[in-house]
Amino acid sequence: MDRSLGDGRLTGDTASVDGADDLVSRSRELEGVSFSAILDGSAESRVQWATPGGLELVGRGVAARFTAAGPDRFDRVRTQASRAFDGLVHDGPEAARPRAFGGVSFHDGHEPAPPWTGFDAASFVVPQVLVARTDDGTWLTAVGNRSDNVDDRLERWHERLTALPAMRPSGSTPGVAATRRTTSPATWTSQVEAVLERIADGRLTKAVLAQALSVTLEGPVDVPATLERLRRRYPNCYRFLVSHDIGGTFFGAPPERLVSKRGQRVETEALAGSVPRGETPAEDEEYVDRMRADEKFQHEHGLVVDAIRKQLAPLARDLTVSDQTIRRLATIQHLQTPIEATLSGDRHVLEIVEALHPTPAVGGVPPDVAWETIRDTETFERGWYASPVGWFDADGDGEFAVAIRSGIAADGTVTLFAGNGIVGDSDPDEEWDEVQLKYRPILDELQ
Ligand SMILES: C=C(O[C@@H]1C=C(C(=O)O)C=C[C@H]1O)C(=O)O
Repeated sequence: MDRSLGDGRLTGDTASVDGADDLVSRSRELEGVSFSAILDGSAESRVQWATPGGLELVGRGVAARFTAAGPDRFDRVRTQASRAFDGLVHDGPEAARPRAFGGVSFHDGHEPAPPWTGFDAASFVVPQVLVARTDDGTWLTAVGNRSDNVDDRLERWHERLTALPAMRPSGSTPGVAATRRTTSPATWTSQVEAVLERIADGRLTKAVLAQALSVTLEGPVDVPATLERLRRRYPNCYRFLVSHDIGGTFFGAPPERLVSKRGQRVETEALAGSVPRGETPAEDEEYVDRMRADEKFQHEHGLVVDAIRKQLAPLARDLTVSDQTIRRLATIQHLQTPIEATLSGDRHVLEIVEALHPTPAVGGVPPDVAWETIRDTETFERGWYASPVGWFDADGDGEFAVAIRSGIAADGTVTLFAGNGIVGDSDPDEEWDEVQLKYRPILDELQ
């Protein structure tokens, strides 16, 4: 048995799970309990995932872990996962089944360094304890190896959770002592101009440039409570939290779905083009009308639709691009185009994630020149910002968001990230203003 560490860590590519080590899981129903006990305290691995549709999952501990780096990171995670999930026996409803939660870094060459300590180029965990709030009720699931006492774990956590009050307090904000930008307005202007030069040369069509804002807090930040407040203000966004046993807590409220896959059905979207909210409904509409009629916005958005179509087509039997709509959030409005496909065969959601990431909503066109431009221009490490974050299950189904409107909390600081698409006729000042809007969801909740 070369499955080594007591915490369920699989030993890289040599991992194997023999009969005695197959994963088992058991569920039991819970009456409305607070998620907080699962997420509070300790240095254990913790995850949270919530969709605009109402599915909420929180987990802690590590029943299995899959990590990889380099260009074949998706394949390697898939291989490790299929070994671990192969013999899985789940005693409980489908809604409460074990899942692997995690994500990948923006680029496969990523090396974890502060603030990204603990965040590998690809890293997923199957939590030992999972609470799922679904249309079919709220379920507690305990997961472990056959040699673990999963029943015992289930009963312990059931007692612990049912003894607590049902409501999670949304808490007070930590307060902001100071902020520091990675990119001054003057630097931003020259960065955008450098991108525009490459576009004028004909080497590049679009690149998404981003910046970071390091926020020093006055007090400790309660990330789950911050996400709870974000739920109220941004009910139609995803919410996620990923925290490993070392390093910080990566979290966010992204509006953008990278992919959801169930069987052969896949849903994704193009989300690109941003304007502010107005003071009144009429002003909201004015912004939207301007964005809809504007060639620059349509070009920028169209590039994302075309790229997704092109990236998905080889995997799909049919593909439907719906009409363009508006995604209206509390502080910003985007152009959105829903895209659906039926896959041509059995595929793992990670294959779709790999095919799509990065879309030109966060990368650019052509992708390799865009990445080279981003790397040459940006003055911070993207880490897991703008990357796929989500979950997959034993069948290879799952859902991933694009980790934007996100930040990483570590050592009394939250580092926030925000970017915007640059195309031929982009104006550095307008792009600056749009980027600042994208810090707001989390920044507002820290102040
Ligand atoms: C890159 C970000 O957002 C992306 C870029 C957008 C744009 O260029 O208009 C809009 C939505 C997102 O796809 C971000 O929020 O950091």
